[in-house]
Amino acid sequence: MTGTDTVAAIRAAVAGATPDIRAGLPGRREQAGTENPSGERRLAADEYADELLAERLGAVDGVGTYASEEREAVVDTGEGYAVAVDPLDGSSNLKPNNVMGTIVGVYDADLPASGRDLVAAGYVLYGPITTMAFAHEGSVTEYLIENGEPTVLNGDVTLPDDPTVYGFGGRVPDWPADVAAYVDEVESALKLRYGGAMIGDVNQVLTYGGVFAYPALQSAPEGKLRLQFECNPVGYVIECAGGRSSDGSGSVLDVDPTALHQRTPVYLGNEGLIDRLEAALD
Ligand SMILES: O=P(O)(O)OC[C@H]1O[C@](O)(COP(=O)(O)O)[C@@H](O)[C@@H]1O
Ligand SMILES: [Mg+2]
Ligand SMILES: [Mg+2]
Repeated sequence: MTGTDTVAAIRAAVAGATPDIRAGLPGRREQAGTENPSGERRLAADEYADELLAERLGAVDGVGTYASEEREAVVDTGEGYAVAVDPLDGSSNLKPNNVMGTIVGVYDADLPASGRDLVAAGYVLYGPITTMAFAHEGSVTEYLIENGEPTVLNGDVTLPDDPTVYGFGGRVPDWPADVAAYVDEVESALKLRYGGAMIGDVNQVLTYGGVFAYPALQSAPEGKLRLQFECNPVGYVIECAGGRSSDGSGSVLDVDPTALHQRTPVYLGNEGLIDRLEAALD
């Protein structure tokens, strides 16, 4: 099996798991009574999606490691790529029935790995319909998923040149002054769109152009989102779609990997908006 075949099998396994993930949600909206390695309370749905993806992705030929935001340590599944997953992104949106996602990064290196070791990455968006954006070999394809089967909606997704939306996480009074000043500046041209699931908010940026951030906070200088499971894979998708990712000073893909569950501030979007952001944070 070539690397490209393995990537295709991973993409198919994630798409194939989506009907089961969706079907498992209604009965799993309650707290699991446990915390993930980042110290956040899990829902039963977080545990369910993690178990399901561990089983499906661990069975793919050419996947050697499964890692997830919901597990302390990596799981050895054989020889091959390391797959890092956020099984349910934005699971606090389950209670109010808002959008959520699943994120997958495919690294050709032991974890924790650099974003430069990604060979592919993608995410599923559980909205009114189920879609997937998947980046491989420098381009991004958007799929519609029905009954676990992906069909291509757009074979070459790129960020529109004329951006219109922005969404920043964290409490506004907790933003550092330079982040707040940047938002003041861009909000004269952009509309606020913030739904509380990274994938929902990033997919609006991919669709309409703009900027998404979960910034450094005064109370949490590393922000909230995790490098291996969230920032690297989604940064890779945005970069392959012609946009930029940043941790505030350079591409998120260049952040030094030091721990499996490390966090980093993340800024994603159109090149011009991320250039201005980095200048504002200097
Ligand atoms: O509620 P906040 O602080 O705005 O945080 C929202 C952020 O947290 C997350 O929900 C974290 O992801 P998980 O749900 O996978 O832990 C992101 O999807 C989202 O961008
Ligand atoms: Mg997440
Ligand atoms: Mg999650």
